[in-house]
Amino acid sequence: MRITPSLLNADFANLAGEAARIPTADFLHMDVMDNHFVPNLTLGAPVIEALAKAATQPIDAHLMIEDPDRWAPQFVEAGASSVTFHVEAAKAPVRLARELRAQGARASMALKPATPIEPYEDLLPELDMVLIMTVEPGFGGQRFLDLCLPKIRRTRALLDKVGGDIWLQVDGGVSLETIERCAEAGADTFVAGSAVYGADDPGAMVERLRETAVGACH
Ligand SMILES: O=C(CO)[C@H](O)[C@H](O)COP(=O)(O)O
Ligand SMILES: [Fe+2]
Repeated sequence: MRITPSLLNADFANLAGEAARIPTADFLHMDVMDNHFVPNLTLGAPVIEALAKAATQPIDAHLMIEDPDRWAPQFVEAGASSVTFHVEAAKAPVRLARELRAQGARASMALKPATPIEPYEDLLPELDMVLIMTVEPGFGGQRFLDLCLPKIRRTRALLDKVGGDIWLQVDGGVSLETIERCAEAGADTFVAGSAVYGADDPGAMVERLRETAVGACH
């Protein structure tokens, strides 16, 4: 069970300090938005590069951008260990996943809530992680969409069929209240933004989320 907090609701003026508050986070989830793929604009490769140098945790870049085929490799060069592109935006997802892996990063594919997993079954062996969005991408602090749970289950079944060690990440509205449902459905990697940075002690919240997810699988 991996906890990969989103820094979307952290203090952008002090990202290194915010990362230091969650020392046991498995990755720092950085939400890159371009104001085209989603109606919001956040940060790009230079910010990832600065944080990668300043933080101890590896970086998980979630690219909510058009034309990831062109831009995603820059995020590996900037120091991201894992790069997630949206399949709705990618022109050649297999080629892109291979390029990211060839650069030495983990390659990951994200699906918006209304995008089914089944058409992409053949792509799964090319990936290190699948990200199922449990809110419409674009903003933190939204309500978890329970309607995504069956897709998490179906993705888990497909990943088990493919074998190997492909992680299944959920992102959007994940909290102490919703993480058990995600873990029971088969997720093993959890993004939480407002739940972590809205807590008095973000580091303790990371551990509580992890314990709750682990508890759901026993
Ligand atoms: O990708 C995202 C939004 O598009 C964020 O990672 C996500 O929303 C995290 O924030 P929260 O836990 O508050 O929902
Ligand atoms: Fe995200």
